[in-house]
Amino acid sequence: MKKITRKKHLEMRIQSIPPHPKPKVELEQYSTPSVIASDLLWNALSLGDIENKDILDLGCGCGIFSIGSMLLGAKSATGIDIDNESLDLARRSADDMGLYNINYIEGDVLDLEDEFNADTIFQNPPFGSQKRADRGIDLGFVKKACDISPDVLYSFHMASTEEFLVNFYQNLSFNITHVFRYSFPIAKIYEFHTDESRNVDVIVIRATL
Ligand SMILES: C[S@@+](CC[C@H](N)C(=O)[O-])C[C@H]1O[C@@H](n2cnc3c(N)ncnc32)[C@H](O)[C@@H]1O
Repeated sequence: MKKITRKKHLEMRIQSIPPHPKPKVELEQYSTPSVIASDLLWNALSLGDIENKDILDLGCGCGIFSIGSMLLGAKSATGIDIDNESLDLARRSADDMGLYNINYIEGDVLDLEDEFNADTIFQNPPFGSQKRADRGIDLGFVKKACDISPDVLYSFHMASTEEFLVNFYQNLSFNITHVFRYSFPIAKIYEFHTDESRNVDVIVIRATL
């Protein structure tokens, strides 16, 4: 496979990954836009977190981070999602790109046993903003990532929670090295959305253990 040497090329490749056609509101199935995913992956590549690394994509959805990582020379990639339909879509996109060695597994990230090994974890978890009961589910993903003990974690969060998160990560012995900021467009995919699309300020924390 031809090596990708420019961020724009990566963006063009991962643009072809179709988002979930019928996103489920309770699972917050917002797909990361290719412009954001390619920027984050490119930063991760330049920090040495992808090439020849074992990647874990938690809440992988349609697979943008696992597929993008393999396109950039990861050694292996595993994607985990609770939604089988998303996993089928991810498998199809990976196959279409000739990436047959990504392992897509159905499972609840919060219930994962610690048998997974990873050098680098990417996760864009639900933020728990849809249901009161799910508030803080992103923190559950961070705790699980900590149990898996990767070298590096990239995790999406609402920018408004940054101050709280700094302490939360520190208490888990994570060392925050970078905070990437994005304006994340959320299209009108659910009945209760009144605008066609709105932008939400998100941060991606890069943390090492
Ligand atoms: C915001 S979407 C992100 C999808 C994809 N990673 C991306 O960035 O485009 C959150 C994903 O987490 C999945 N998810 C929600 N709760 C989960 C859980 N408890 N365990 C595993 N996956 C979960 C959803 O099905 C959805 O695919």
